[in-house]
Amino acid sequence: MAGGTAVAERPPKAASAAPPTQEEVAAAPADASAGSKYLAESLTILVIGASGDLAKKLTAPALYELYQRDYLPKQMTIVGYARSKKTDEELRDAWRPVLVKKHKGEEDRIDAFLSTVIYRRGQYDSAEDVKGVFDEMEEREQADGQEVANRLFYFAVPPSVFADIGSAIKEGALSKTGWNRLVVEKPFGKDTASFEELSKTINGLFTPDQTYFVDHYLGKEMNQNLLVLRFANSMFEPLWNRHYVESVVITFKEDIGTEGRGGYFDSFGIIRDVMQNHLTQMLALIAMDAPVRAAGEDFGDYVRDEKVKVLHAIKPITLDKCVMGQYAAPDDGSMPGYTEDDTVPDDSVTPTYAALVMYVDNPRWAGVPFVMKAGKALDEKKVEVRMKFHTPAAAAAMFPGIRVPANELVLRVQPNEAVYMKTNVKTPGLAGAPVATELDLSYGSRFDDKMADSPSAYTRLILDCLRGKQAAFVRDDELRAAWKIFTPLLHDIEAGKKQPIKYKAFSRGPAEADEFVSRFYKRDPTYEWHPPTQGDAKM
Ligand SMILES: NC(=O)C1=CN([C@@H]2O[C@H](COP(=O)(O)OP(=O)(O)OC[C@H]3O[C@@H](n4cnc5c(N)ncnc54)[C@H](OP(=O)(O)O)[C@@H]3O)[C@@H](O)[C@H]2O)C=CC1
Ligand SMILES: O=C1O[C@H](COP(=O)(O)O)[C@@H](O)[C@H](O)[C@H]1O
Repeated sequence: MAGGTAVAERPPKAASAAPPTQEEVAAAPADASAGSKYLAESLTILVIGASGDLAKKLTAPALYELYQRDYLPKQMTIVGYARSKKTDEELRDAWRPVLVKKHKGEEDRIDAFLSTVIYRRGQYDSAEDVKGVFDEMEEREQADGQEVANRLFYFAVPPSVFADIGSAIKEGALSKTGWNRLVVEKPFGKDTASFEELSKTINGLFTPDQTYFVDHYLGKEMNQNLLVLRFANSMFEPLWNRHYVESVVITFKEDIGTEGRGGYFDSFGIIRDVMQNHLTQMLALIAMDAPVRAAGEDFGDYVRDEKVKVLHAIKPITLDKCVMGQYAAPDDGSMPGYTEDDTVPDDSVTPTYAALVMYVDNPRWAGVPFVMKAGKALDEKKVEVRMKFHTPAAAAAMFPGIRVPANELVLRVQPNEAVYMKTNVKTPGLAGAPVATELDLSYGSRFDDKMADSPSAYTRLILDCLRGKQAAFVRDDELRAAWKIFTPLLHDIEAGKKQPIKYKAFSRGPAEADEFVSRFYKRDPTYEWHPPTQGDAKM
């Protein structure tokens, strides 16, 4: 997966932090430039749905970050495509502020990037419109004198138009001299049946090696780090199983509500929005066995083969393994409750919070609860994985009458990426009791130079797509297996068999959820984190 990419594929950093120039990459021997051949070829990127929010807020910034780092070929055109009437300049004006806000002081470079962007209007179901754009692109490509023209089609549109635009592309836009790749955004269906329909449509038009299903959580630094952490260290893997691990908790917390997306969110709910996809992908990376290879040309399928085995080992979640919540306005009235949003029906029972537990029934994990918690409008913004270890068998005999805290390995995905291991040491001084402290790797302080300008998840993923690396994209069979786990639960919820419990916005969520989680994971109430200070360093 792309974690492997970071190790094996990124340009060497020894002499300078800058990536090689396009000329250097093109001139490098074939093995050194593996995956970067596209830099010496011509590229057209068609952003379908260019007038929308996703294109503006996520796709355009990611493309800019690739441009800024010299990861896009010189002979390149980005074509924004949508139904609305717009000039090239109007699209550039719509995209510019987002780029300028994030990259202050780079106005000239942003303008140079935007000069590669044009806008073409067309219908999504019109092969003729799409062909018109690519006739024009072909002329550009030929004028460039390039023999190989690659094409990336970025679907920043709702799935209802995938079939139309997919057929139109197939009929009128495919390159005959280079590769054609499709980046497809979620939602990938709403349950098993609707996913099968989508899958049939896409597979009927494009081959699996042309299709890149994005789950942007797979592009996040800490998730990409998971394979390296697990398999490039000798100390974790022997402990990574039911004999040492008591529970795993995967937490997603947002401190904002649905913020104008109530219409979309209400027909999905938190389980579909983040659990069935982002958190399940994280679970698969945590629970999977070692892939045959985690870097190199063909590692993508080895990683995905292992992930899908984990998903197949999880039984569908039942209602009794789940607590749901829906946020109400906070006491200070600083935001409306979920159902007070104009775009949400007053009687909506869509969950904005859920806590659930599942088990991976295989020899490595049998009996270990994997808890997922996710919610909007909670007390903080945080995504983390917490692996709690069993208390050592000898602790009770060796430290009679003294509570020995359990070890925990925490991977904080965001904000402020960190990996820390709660570890017991003797209380310094004359006392002897074990005290929980942490072996702490905070990315912000250890990698300050790299983290300050860290590329977005989308930037990493689009680069993988350009390089033909699919490991950090979700495969069809993974999506199918993930839907199998969640579909019965979602259908039961929709049939009204369980209702969400109201919780106050900016709280921890329903108290019942904490009670439910505490059956599988008990936190250490005595642990206190002391951020490192000068004084600590002197001790
Ligand atoms: N490198 C770094 O930056 C480090 C930072 N720290 C910080 O120290 C603090 C404590 O760390 P840590 O012990 O790992 O995490 P917490 O004590 O915050 O959380 C431990 C677990 O207990 C749950 N929990 C927290 N409060 C309650 C509650 N009132 N009732 C029930 N469950 C609760 C949490 O769930 P939930 O997430 O839902 O609240 C989480 O699963 C955190 O803020 C952490 O970020 C610690 C070590 C290193
Ligand atoms: O896919 C989604 O993810 C975002 C959270 O992404 P992040 O990168 O900001 O952590 C979530 O807010 C949104 O509801 C969901 O659709």
